[in-house]
Amino acid sequence: MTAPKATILSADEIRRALTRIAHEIIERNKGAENLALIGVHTRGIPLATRLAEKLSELEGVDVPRGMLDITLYRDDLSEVAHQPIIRETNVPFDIARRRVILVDDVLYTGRTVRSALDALIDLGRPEGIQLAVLVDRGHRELPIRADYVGKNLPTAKSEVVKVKLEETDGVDIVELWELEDMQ
Ligand SMILES: O=P(O)(O)OC[C@H]1O[C@H](OP(=O)(O)OP(=O)(O)O)[C@H](O)[C@@H]1O
Ligand SMILES: O=c1cc[nH]c(=O)[nH]1
Repeated sequence: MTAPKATILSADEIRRALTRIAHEIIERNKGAENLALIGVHTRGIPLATRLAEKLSELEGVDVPRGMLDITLYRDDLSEVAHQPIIRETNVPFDIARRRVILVDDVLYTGRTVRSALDALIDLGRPEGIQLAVLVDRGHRELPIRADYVGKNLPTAKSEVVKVKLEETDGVDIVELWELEDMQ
């Protein structure tokens, strides 16, 4: 494995991007009441936790959090592993009548988000669903867009955006890699 081509976000820039997103969430929803944050495995979960902490600091509201594994909802499930690894889905509150903010690290083709929407709607009928991502790298294959974006990053398909977070990787950084350099 060689080195990344570029650092896209430093730890400070990740922190500032999440602070800005928290302000945008409050502005758009006129506060943080009645919201829920649901992180998509893997790194959407710590990002949802960090946003919940910021909303609590800013608004004094405890926003409920959940986690979603979308594996069984993938549109290519039959082509992935023979026995796919299913991770935990845990949404310990009723999503009905809440505005759910789905949180993920990278938005690319949009297929993960499409699966997440299916998974969420199986849990109930939220008042609305919004999407927050740390990086939108383009190349959508479905009509999906994010409501809150930390960084819009035009990329080539031969590149990979690698988000690393303290909670999962021991460090906060977003890097741009050439796919062939990662193999
Ligand atoms: O818009 P898409 O084309 O669906 O790509 C985005 C998804 O890809 C990555 O997840 P990955 O499947 O690598 O799983 P991981 O987060 O558990 O590593 C990323 O975390 C997003 O969830
Ligand atoms: O570049 C990409 C594409 C999908 N998911 C990622 O985490 N990075």
